[in-house]
Amino acid sequence: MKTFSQYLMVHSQENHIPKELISTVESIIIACKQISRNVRLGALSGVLGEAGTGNIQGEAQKKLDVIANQILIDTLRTNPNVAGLASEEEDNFVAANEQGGYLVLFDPLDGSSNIDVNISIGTIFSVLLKPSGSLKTESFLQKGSEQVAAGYVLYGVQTLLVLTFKHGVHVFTLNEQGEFIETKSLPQIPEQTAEFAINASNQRHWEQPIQKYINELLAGEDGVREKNYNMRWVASMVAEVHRILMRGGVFLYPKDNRDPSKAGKLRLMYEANPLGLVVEQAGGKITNSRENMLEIQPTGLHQRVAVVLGSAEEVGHVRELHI
Ligand SMILES: O=P(O)(O)OC[C@H]1O[C@](O)(COP(=O)(O)O)[C@@H](O)[C@@H]1O
Ligand SMILES: [Mg+2]
Ligand SMILES: [Mg+2]
Repeated sequence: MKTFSQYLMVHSQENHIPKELISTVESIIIACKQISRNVRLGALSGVLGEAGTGNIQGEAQKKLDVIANQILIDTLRTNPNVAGLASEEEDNFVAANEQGGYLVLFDPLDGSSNIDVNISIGTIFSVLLKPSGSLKTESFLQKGSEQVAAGYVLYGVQTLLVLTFKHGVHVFTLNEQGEFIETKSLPQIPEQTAEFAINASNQRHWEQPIQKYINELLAGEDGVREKNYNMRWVASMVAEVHRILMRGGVFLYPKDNRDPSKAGKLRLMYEANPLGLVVEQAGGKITNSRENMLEIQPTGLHQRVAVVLGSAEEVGHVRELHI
């Protein structure tokens, strides 16, 4: 089994990955290990509970949202390869080093509602090349297909790192010495599945195609799909994506009519694009119900989107229902 450093050495040589990009990803992982130490200790490190502040998305921040965000910013700003950062928890982008060639975008803590109840949470990250010229918001507004690396660290029963440099996906487990060890390479999401994930409490707000789709699944063997489906809902997207990466499934957070001004709940730049790249690199699909997620031209740092991802057959079927 390869250590993370051994993997980086071999993978970067085989796939001609620039050392500046490797160094950028290494800094993200250093920060995530520090977040992991805080997560593990929970109440003992005083990180549980509300921060008493709100973010630009209008959401109440947990202490750990704020702590994880600060750890990532402080760590990444010291890396000369990082030109700028964008975070779910920051109003605007954060400038780092003028000479840097990379931009890092992150959801420092995904699954905030699960922090205080000891259910899996994670950090999601995305790396883009910095376009030439001075750094501005538009520098970050690149399609998901432009990402040069993406992944997540899942603080779950085990702490896992899942990473792609667009040459497949690699999975690492944090050992007792605090080192990530490669435990799975090139996982493939099965094309077919009988497991779905959706927050059904929003059912009355969904649009008609999603109502139809979920009704089909719930009808099981007696309906048009002619098979029984099982359901899961963790309420941490990062954990749902990991389950799907390991055994298939479909995850939906569709647009709903609670607030017609919002295209969805989840964020394109910090959640949908990075997790979408992982899913696509493992043979799955991701859409906003109508378009390929990774081909959407972003219009804002905090843009929200509808998300349907996972096993190709189900994602394809949801798209067809929207035509
Ligand atoms: O509480 P709900 O509506 O089920 O929403 C759960 C979703 O919200 C999220 O927690 C949003 O992420 P944050 O915790 O980063 O705000 C997703 O991870 C998850 O899929
Ligand atoms: Mg999130
Ligand atoms: Mg978050």
